[in-house]
Amino acid sequence: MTVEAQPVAGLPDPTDFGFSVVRESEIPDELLALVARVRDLVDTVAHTEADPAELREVDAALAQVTERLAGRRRDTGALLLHQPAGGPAEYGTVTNLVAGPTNPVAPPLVLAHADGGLRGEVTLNGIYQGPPGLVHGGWLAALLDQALGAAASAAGMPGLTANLTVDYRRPTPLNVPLTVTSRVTGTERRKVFVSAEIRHDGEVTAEGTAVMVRLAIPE
Ligand SMILES: CCCCCCCC/C=C\CCCCCCCC(=O)SCCNC(=O)CCNC(=O)[C@H](O)C(C)(C)COP(=O)(O)OP(=O)(O)OC[C@H]1O[C@@H](n2cnc3c(N)ncnc32)[C@H](O)[C@@H]1OP(=O)(O)O
Repeated sequence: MTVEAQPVAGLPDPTDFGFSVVRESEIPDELLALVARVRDLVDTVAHTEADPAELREVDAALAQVTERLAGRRRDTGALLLHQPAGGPAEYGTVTNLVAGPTNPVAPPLVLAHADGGLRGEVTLNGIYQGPPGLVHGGWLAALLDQALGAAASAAGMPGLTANLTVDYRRPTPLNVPLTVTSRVTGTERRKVFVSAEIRHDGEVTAEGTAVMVRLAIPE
């Protein structure tokens, strides 16, 4: 592979392109607490064996809560701005399925700069199940895709996944801490080559590589 070093140019201001931008610090603690509560709720509902009468009552109570919150709704495409000290601005979406802080379905995967790439820990409960007791392979691909895209983004080269290859090396258990790592391995014109791993107890359970194609930013 030819590796052409790409100068890390600053990104333009996304608000100039019509995106709304939310700084991480602008998300109220109360919303983060509610999101954590709903995560518990999703797991509880997925596994409940409560009686039908009780289920009807809970369903009615939740319908009221949903209606109460529905009045003020954030833009689905709102961007989340993370500004690491001394590094380029990093953008994701506020409701990103894997990492979005306001998305109760997101585990969420939180990645930080480490060893020339990114690293994070995540525990997946029963709602991410595929085979009994094991994480769904599609979710492992989603975790890897996110870590791969974030590695390119953290290096100042955000883009879209053009190609993703996943190898499942060992079954990945639910309800245990998993370590996710990723890094940029090369660049060629707009292509950014990235690799990532998921580990349990130090052993790789799944790994992936991707070609991310950098956003074509108008001059
Ligand atoms: C104003 C600032 C705003 C900042 C906003 C930041 C946003 C946040 C970003 C990042 C957060 C990190 C978290 C994200 C993580 C999740 C990522 C996802 O889930 S992405 C969703 C799934 N992926 C798609 O939906 C793509 C669909 N595909 C496309 O849109 C196009 O095919 C695209 C953009 C990938 C390429 O299209 P073309 O027209 O722009 O470019 P062409 O000329 O076709 O390709 C450019 C180069 O890439 C190669 N290429 C294209 N497709 C390839 C493929 N499948 N495999 C290998 N190479 C490929 C080509 O051969 C070419 O290479 P040669 O320079 O000629 O050598």
